[in-house]
Amino acid sequence: MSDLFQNSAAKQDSYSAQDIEVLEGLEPVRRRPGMYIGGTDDRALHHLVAEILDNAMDEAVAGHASRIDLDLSADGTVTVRDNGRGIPTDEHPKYPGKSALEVIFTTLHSGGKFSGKVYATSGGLHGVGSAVVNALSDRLHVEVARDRQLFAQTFSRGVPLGPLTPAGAVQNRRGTTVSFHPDAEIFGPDAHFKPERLYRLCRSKAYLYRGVEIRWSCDTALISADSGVPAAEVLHFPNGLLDYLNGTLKSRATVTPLPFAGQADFPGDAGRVEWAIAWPEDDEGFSHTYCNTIPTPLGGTHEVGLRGALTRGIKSYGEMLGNKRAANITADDVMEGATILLSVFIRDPHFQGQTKERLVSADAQKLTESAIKDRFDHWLSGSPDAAKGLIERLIEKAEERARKKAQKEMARKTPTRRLRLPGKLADCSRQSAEDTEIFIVEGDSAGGSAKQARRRDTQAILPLRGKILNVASASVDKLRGNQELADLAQALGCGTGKEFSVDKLRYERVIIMTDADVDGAHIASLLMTFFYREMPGLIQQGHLYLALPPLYRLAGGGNTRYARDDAHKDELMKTVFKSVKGKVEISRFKGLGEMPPAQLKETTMDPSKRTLLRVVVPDQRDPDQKDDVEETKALVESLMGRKPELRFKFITENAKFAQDLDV
Ligand SMILES: Nc1ncnc2c1ncn2[C@@H]1O[C@H](COP(=O)(O)OP(=O)(O)OP(=O)(O)O)[C@@H](O)[C@H]1O
Repeated sequence: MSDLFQNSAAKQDSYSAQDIEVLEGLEPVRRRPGMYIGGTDDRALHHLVAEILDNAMDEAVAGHASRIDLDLSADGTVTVRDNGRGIPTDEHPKYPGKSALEVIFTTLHSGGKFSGKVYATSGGLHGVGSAVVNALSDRLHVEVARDRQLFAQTFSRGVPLGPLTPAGAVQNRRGTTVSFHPDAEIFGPDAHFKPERLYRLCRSKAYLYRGVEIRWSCDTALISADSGVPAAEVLHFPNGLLDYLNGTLKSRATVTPLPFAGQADFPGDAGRVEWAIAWPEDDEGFSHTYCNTIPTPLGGTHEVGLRGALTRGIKSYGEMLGNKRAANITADDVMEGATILLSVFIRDPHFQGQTKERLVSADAQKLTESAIKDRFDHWLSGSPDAAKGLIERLIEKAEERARKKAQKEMARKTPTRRLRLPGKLADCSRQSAEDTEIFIVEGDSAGGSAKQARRRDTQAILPLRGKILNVASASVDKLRGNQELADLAQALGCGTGKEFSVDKLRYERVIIMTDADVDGAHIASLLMTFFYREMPGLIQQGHLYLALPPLYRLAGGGNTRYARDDAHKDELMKTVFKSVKGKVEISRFKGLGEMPPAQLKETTMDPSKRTLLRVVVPDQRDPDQKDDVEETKALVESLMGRKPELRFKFITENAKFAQDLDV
């Protein structure tokens, strides 16, 4: 050990290199299962089955397997068997002496789905599923039938109990069988697979891929009489999602006599999409979307594509009919209340997060939208009566929405008129609070630019003059006595302290817009403190926002971009402006007041282009967030107490704090 290392180890005797652990093999999975399966609760437990079943499904979707058996036995062991190619059993070139199968079950990030060569549109991506299930099972047994030979290997808690061994000859059989029993050390002694959940999982997979037959079986001792789960069933749906939709809708009446359902290939070999959509009379809709048979409960780009296709389709059909009222239909009118099943198969999908709950692949939107739009146009013109019924229904919904909005506006008009407002407020013209915003800006010159850059009907500007910076070093008491802040409270109209009432808030969004520098961050943090103290409900109910003005303008090679901070500027230089030949002009804005109104509008104020950050605080009422509530209080006290140096440190360190807040 060099002197340097000895010294630093001695200085930090209570915390040194020996405290830093490096977890090997599958240990991280057992130590932090949440990172891999989202927790250790019931949902996570059932996710284990999905991981193994998805591997069999990937074989089926790739065209190599036609049948999958899933069995739940009395002792809680799940067995998944497919008739696919079988996991490779030969020696892995990078791990001499180990079979590929053993590598797959004992090494994270090993798999055949990274390159897209052996699987085109797979649900598996990360190469971790099998190893994770293995690590979290007290017993896992794999059998592979390949080349007329059976191979088997058993593991416990991720550790092989012996090597992969030949287990005899087999005729007319191939594929993979994985049996596993989850580890009670991880999931607790009472964790059990629920037959209902597993049966539902099998059903939905069978609906999603019509080329597969899934044979479900379960020990009868585990099935409760009223669950409706059969002990055995062959699940095969030749009409795919349409069977699923009909099975769910049963005898509910729908606006169009038949659902809008179909499937289409994407251009080239980009994949394909399948959908089944109906509009039930009772308006009780749902939306289930999938990518490569993986459920995406948070939707994503494929769902956005579908929204676009349906909305544009219905509107242009309305236009063709000369029905002017159809122009008022929005995507929400089309989608809410509809029963929607959408499944895409694409290459190299990108999901948000480990649990793959939202699809973020950008190309999925365009592909889905254009494939479905075409078919929807045909469907509408091919069944004019159904199309007319649907348009009428959606117009009704749109008009109902407009009526409700008008009523809400009427209700707001009266109280707002009576208010006395501070003189320097440039108010917006809309009488109701709905979709309006007030920008709190620092100083008259920024106020002037903001007034020129705003939309008069919905955006109000309140410049806070001079004094606010002096107040910065004062206590919260002084903040309260400050005229500028009194004006602010008056402009908002919702009262402070105990008088606070969110119903009286005159704007939907309160936006703090200060310069993108340390002073600006300082003022923003003071204002946030003021709101946190005096109008906590404003923050809790999500009305307080920070604007994100840029600090730099970059122009060159016909491109203009704005950067929020130095890091963002450097990133743009390395990406957007990387190949620009001549000089890239970089100008730094001294403050919002210096920015031409058109640029202020484009970068910071225009609702269609800007980014706003919503200010969030932990919820006092939620017992789980109690610690966070206390921490926030303590932080505010220490920052707003009489220790300006502490505050300055916090602000400098957190000048980028906005990025950490919820958008
Ligand atoms: N039933 C099976 N049939 C054939 N090959 C399989 C089967 N199960 C697993 N494999 C192979 O093992 C590899 C690793 O599987 P694993 O479940 O660990 O990850 P993955 O499916 O690639 O990705 P993810 O972690 O996202 O599920 C797969 O990529 C595939 O090559």
